[in-house]
Amino acid sequence: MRGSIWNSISQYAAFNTVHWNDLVDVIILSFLIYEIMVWIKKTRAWVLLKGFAVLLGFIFIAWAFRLNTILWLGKNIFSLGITALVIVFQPELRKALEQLGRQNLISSVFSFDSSKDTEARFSDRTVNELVKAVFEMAKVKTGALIVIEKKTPLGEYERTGIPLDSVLTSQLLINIFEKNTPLHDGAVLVRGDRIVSATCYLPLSDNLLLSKELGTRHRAAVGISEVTDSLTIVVSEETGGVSVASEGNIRRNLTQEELRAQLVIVQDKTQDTGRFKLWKGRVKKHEKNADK
Ligand SMILES: Nc1ncnc2c1ncn2[C@@H]1O[C@H](COP(=O)(O)OP(=O)(O)OP(=O)(O)O)[C@@H](O)[C@H]1O
Repeated sequence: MRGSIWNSISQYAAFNTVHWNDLVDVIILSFLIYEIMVWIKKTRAWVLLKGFAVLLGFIFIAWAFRLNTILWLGKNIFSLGITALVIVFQPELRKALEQLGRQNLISSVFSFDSSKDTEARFSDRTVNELVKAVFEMAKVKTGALIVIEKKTPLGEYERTGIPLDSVLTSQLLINIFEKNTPLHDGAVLVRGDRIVSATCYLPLSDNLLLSKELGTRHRAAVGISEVTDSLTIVVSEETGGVSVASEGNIRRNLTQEELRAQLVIVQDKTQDTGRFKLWKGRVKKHEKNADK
């Protein structure tokens, strides 16, 4: 008897031994659940979750009072629920997957862009021109929306506008956003030292946590920063305030120095990674050999 109890205890203890991989499991799961909760809170999934809770409550009451027809209906709705969720949340799921794909780890491992690895993204001159134009527009409350491309290609948004492909100068930017001119509406896209297109249409953010004061220009800036790694500068037509959107967040009322500091980070003069320099170097060498 004593032996069998001891056996069951030791079996139970063996089953319950915590290994390091269990800890990793719990940490990863906690992180994922936290991220999903933040995601739910930020998107319209929050409203849906509340609706779902009401429906669950209703089904619980039906179960308690044995209301069989309602229970049968509830069971069938839930079996269709997963498919319905995927359809309803297709845009949010797409955004979430795109964000995952933009994580530094993945993009650095799968980066095939060997052309920009040792140069800054754009010149100091472009930084100066951008800061100058933005604050001149802010002074006279000219609304502006300028998206700066980083690693994620913005071709999809570029195509919604009018192609320019011009060297970026403060005069050109000020001219583009001048009210009542053909190019002033929408966003300007910047790649390197050039303005690639104007009047571009950007996706609007549906983040419920954004300030109600922010209109569509600011929502568009946050929207593009949710689906790409770009940095977007906004000049408010209403207040003349300068904001910067990146990674789904917006920083408002920046000073000239703060904007310059942000641009210098994007400029990334130190672009390069020791490990991939080697790998990319090999590709270049290979290309050279092929050219011979
Ligand atoms: N999806 C979009 N993509 C690109 N530009 C957009 C988009 N939506 C709005 N805009 C630009 O924003 C302008 C409207 O700005 P609106 O006044 O609604 O925004 P706001 O955030 O309140 O900015 P402001 O403080 O300048 O008034 C439009 O004329 C257009 O140029």
